[in-house]
Order: sequence, then structure tokens, then C-alpha cells
Amino acid sequence: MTFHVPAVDISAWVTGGTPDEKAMVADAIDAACREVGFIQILGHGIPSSVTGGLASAMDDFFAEPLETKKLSIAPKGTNRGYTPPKSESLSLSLGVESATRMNDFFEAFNVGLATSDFPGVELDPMEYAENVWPDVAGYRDRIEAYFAEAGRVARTMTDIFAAALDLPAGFFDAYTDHSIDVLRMNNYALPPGTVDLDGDLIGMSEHTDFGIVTVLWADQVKGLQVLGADGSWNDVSPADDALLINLGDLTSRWTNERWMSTLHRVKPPIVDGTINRRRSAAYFHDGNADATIAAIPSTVEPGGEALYPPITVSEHIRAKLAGSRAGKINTAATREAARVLAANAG
Ligand SMILES: O=C(O)CCC(=O)C(=O)O
Ligand SMILES: [Fe+2]
Repeated sequence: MTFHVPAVDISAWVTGGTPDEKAMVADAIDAACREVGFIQILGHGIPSSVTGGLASAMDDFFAEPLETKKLSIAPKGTNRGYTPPKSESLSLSLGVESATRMNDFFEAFNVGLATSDFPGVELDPMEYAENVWPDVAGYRDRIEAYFAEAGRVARTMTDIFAAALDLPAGFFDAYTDHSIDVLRMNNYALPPGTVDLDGDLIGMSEHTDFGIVTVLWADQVKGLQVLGADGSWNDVSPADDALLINLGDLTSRWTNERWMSTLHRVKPPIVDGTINRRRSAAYFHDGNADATIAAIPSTVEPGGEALYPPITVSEHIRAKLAGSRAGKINTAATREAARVLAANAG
């Protein structure tokens, strides 16, 4: 079976297409969400100057010495600021004890929506933590410009999802008007020779994303692998100017697994004892902390049962982060864990 990430041009939803044009896009997105869970999108409308700014800001920050980068470590328990290599293990977010425990070698910088973005709304300052910004000229401006664009694209995707699922227009708005949104900028780099010392190192171990939808910018250097329905891992890199979209667990729960949160990992190939540096930036659109996610009735067979109990966004994200960040196995992810174990066996 050949694995293929479908490409969909969403410009009808970005620049105001006809109802027919929009319906064709929604149908293509529904098929991609049912069959693959990863999509390449074109026509997203993010200017290349903005993605160029994101990439150059990442280059400027990650080139700093480790000790300088560590000045941007945010208070414990917040999903913000710098995370050095080997401080997370994504596979633990799934409840799977990984052989590569805390051996994910990516380093990252996280920014997100904060309490100050929602004046008058009562929010947990840990979940909506304020950002920390490094002392790098123009960094904040470049990141904020991309963050706003990626957030717009994530919201456009939920508009398309509502149409694709035959839900009323704006269905997702009430769940996302103070959404936990985080941009994780990932840098995969190892000094030459390191890879020989520890065969267990992996760029980012296998995981599903946690929230509603992820907008993923990635450069075209090899490393991202996506699990196919047949249990095979497949290399994926975006076409020129394309962004990758993938679904998170909350959407899989919401749609009673009509749509899947697809497993993926980052395993940069080792060439001459080293790896080629690779960059990505994942914008996670996770939903309002206090929103309750329960299967959309039309996705449950008549007389059938929902596959998951209702859960709040907050409960779900906390359990996931406790796994990846604190090494605490997520025991609430049995259905997801079963999928990983099946894949590893295959
Ligand atoms: O680096 C990539 O392409 C994927 C990153 C990713 O999966 C994540 O940050 O959740
Ligand atoms: Fe991911």
C-alpha cells in the first residue's frame, strides 16, 4: 500500500470562494481526515516573508550558546520558553513506556496565548502563561507575526471542519474563543559524533498531537515520519510553500474516531555519523480550557456508544503534558497507547 499525504488548496475558504468551491474543499478535507489525518495545504495565504521571518528568528535564537538559551527557561509547569534537548519524551504522553525515555533530542521554544490576551476572562495563569522572550533583536516581532497567521489558518481549518462534518457554520467558535494555542518551534541538531554515543536518541518520539488541529511548518530536510494505516512509518516533507495540517486527539474523540489523530515522530537519518539540522514549528490549536469535548451525536451510530467519555480540554492537556514533560505515564490514554503498541509490533 502506498502512503500519500493529500494536498488540498484551501484558498476558497481564505479569499471567499463560491459555496460550490468551498464544498469541494470541505469534501477533500473530510476524505483526508478519514483516510490519513495528515494533509498538505496550499492557498493558506501566509506570506512567504512571514514564514521567512519565523525561520530566521529560529535560526537566530537556536544559534545562541546553550547557557544563553537557558536564560529563557520559563517557570516549571508552564508550556512556555526554552526546553533544552532531552527534557521531554513525547511517547510518554501516550502512556507507552519508551525505550528512548527522555531521549528526544529536539530543543524547542514555546510561545502561546496568555491571560493578558483575554482581558475580563477568568483563566488559569499556568495554562495561559505569559510568554518569555529572549534578548534577540526582532525575535518577538517575527514570532508574533507568524503566530497570528498560523492562528488564522487553524481557525480557517475549524470552519472547514464544521462544513466537512455537516455541522452548523461556526460550530467550533464557542469551543475556541479563548483557546489554549501554543507554537512550539523545534530544532533538531546534534554535534557531529553524538549519534554514535547513544543509539537510543531520537529527534522526537512517536506521539499524537493533543488538541484540535495542528498547523505544522517544516523545512524540507528529512526526518518527519507518519504512521500509515498498515502500520508502516512513512517519510513526509511538505511541498514548496505548503503547510502540513494534522488532527489532534480532541478531534478524534469529538468525531468518535471518524477522523484520526495520526501518530508521527521525527527520526532524522544519520549521514556520516551526524544528522542534518532540521527545523519545524507546530501551532497547536487546543480549544478552551473549560470546554467539554464529547462525541458529536451524528458521529455515533444509532443505538451505539461513544468510544470515549466526555473530557475537558484542560483535563486532557494536563494529562498529556504530565507524560511528556514530567515522565508521568498517562494512564488515561489507553486507546491511543494500544495504537502505538500495535505499530511498534508491526
Ligand atoms: O518536527 C516535525 O516535523 C514534527 C513536530 C511535531 O510533531 C510536534 O511538535 O508535535
Ligand atoms: Fe506532533
